[in-house]
Amino acid sequence: MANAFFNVPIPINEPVKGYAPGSKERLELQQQLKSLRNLELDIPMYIGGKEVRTGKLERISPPHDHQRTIGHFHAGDASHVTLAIEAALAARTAWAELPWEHRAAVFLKAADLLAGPYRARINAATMLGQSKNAFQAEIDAACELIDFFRFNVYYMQEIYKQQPESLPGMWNRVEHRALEGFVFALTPFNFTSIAGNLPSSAAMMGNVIVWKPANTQIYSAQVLMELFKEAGVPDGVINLVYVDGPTAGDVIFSHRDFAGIHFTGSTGVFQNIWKTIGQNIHLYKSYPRIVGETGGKDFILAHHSAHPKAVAVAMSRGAFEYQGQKCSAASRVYLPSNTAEEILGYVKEDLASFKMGDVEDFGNFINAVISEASFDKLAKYLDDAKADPNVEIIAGGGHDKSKGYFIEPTVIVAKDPKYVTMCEELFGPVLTVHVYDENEFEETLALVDTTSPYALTGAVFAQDRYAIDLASKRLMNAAGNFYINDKPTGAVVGQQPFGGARASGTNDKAGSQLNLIRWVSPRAIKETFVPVTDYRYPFLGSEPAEDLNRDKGL
Ligand SMILES: NC(=O)c1ccc[n+]([C@@H]2O[C@H](COP(=O)([O-])OP(=O)(O)OC[C@H]3O[C@@H](n4cnc5c(N)ncnc54)[C@H](O)[C@@H]3O)[C@@H](O)[C@H]2O)c1
Ligand SMILES: N[C@@H](CCC=O)C(=O)O
Repeated sequence: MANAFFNVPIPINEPVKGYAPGSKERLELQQQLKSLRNLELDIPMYIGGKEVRTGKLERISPPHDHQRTIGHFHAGDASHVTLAIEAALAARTAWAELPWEHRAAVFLKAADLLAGPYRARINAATMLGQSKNAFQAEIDAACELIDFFRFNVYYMQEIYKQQPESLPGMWNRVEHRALEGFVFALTPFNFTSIAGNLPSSAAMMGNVIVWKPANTQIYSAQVLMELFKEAGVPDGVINLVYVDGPTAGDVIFSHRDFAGIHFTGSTGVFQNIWKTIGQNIHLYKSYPRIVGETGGKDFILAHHSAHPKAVAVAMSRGAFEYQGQKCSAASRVYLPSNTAEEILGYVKEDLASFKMGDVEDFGNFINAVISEASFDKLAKYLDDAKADPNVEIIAGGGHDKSKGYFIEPTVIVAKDPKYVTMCEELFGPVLTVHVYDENEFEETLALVDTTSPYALTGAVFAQDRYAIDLASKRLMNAAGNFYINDKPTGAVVGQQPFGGARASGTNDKAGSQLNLIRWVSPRAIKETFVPVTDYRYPFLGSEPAEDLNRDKGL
């Protein structure tokens, strides 16, 4: 066997393709969409490398065309969760003991496959299954996930490199063990990249995984699973099951080998999971790692010195891209009285130009919201707002689920800064605006800070540097991702590590060293070359002083 210290390639963010009319990437993507058009995929679970079909079929349809069937998945039950845990534990030793450069190579290969032969496929699946337009699919399912793979491999190497000091006569080392058990990856519908990153980041560090995606993301999850297999993730290392959340939770959170959860989703679900883990803490072999990124009520605050057009564009893109279904989406805005009318005028012009409809028409900026449940919830907020004399809907407000789950991009102006849609996460294309007295910037900072329990993303717009400084200080804890003169969405791996605090999560920053460090259990090793042979201190007369230096810490 030959030995060497390896350096992984320096990661560079994957360039975003433009999908302009006539471009190669657009033709490839259209081809994929066309070839999927007449298919009804039969989607199995993947346990221990085997495809598992239960015959209990659940229909998958595009949110923008709910009468059309694009596939069925085989639903599992508690027994499949147990099988997935067993398969993961059986794969654990070989995977954890594989030299790290092989794990790195597997995920670097996954990145290259995704950047090449899988790109059109994952984008098409994300467009159809989750109703994303081509550009939104590209930045998520292709580019962000490629970046997660490549940057995480680099961060893994950086973690392994960090070593302690050694005094003469000894060699101190730290090695990073995989967690002793299995990790549960519980993933949301809205980002294919997050669905791919939560199992793969923990797996990269040597862990074995039981992965349960949201039902509404299974169509693209299957493509990810095929990608993992082709990249060389061994059987049993990542196991994909389709069961309802509480059923999975019952089995997983009472298992002795449960070693950690990597979660992204809503705050309520995460808080219940944390409670259950707390109640069961005596059952586990080790204290489980709990990592969860959850909801947000993300803000834009404009100062009276802000550039009106820049604020307006941040609102139009930050609130409505992917129908406002980004955890980072702007959903409450505070505008100063001097420029509010001008800003809202630009926003109304933007919204009037948005086209809404099927993802296969590349002219549509807006598509459908994810499900009927989400549609019904959003429609109720809009109908309540229409009936409320204290608020005004200045754009949108309509909804129609006859063909797809379409909610018009909507702007509500609320006099009361604590109006319900200023406070609660709606997760849809609804933006609420409060106009404040331009002379009350400081008071408004306090309002922004205290209106919601979340602290995920937020943006401040100002030309006045003192205002920027004041906002940065007063909103220190109001956002884990804080933007100055930019929209609060669109964090890029390696550039703006992503995650929020307060009710928005544990802020372990996906796509960073901070996150990967949660998936290892370090072992410190001290090796003494010539052990001391007498217990006595020097003042007792026999041990030479230099021997004791080695054991300064006793
Ligand atoms: N902070 C972030 O980085 C981030 C990123 C993306 C999404 N989100 C948040 O995710 C939410 C939207 O995603 P979603 O609708 O898929 O979230 P969700 O909480 O409904 O679902 C997330 C996952 O949990 C499962 N689940 C649901 N109920 C469960 C239960 N009772 N027990 C166990 N598992 C259960 C789901 O099936 C899914 O796999 C929003 O709140 C959004 O803000 C946060
Ligand atoms: N990281 C994404 C949001 C992920 C949550 O849905 C952004 O920064 O817009």
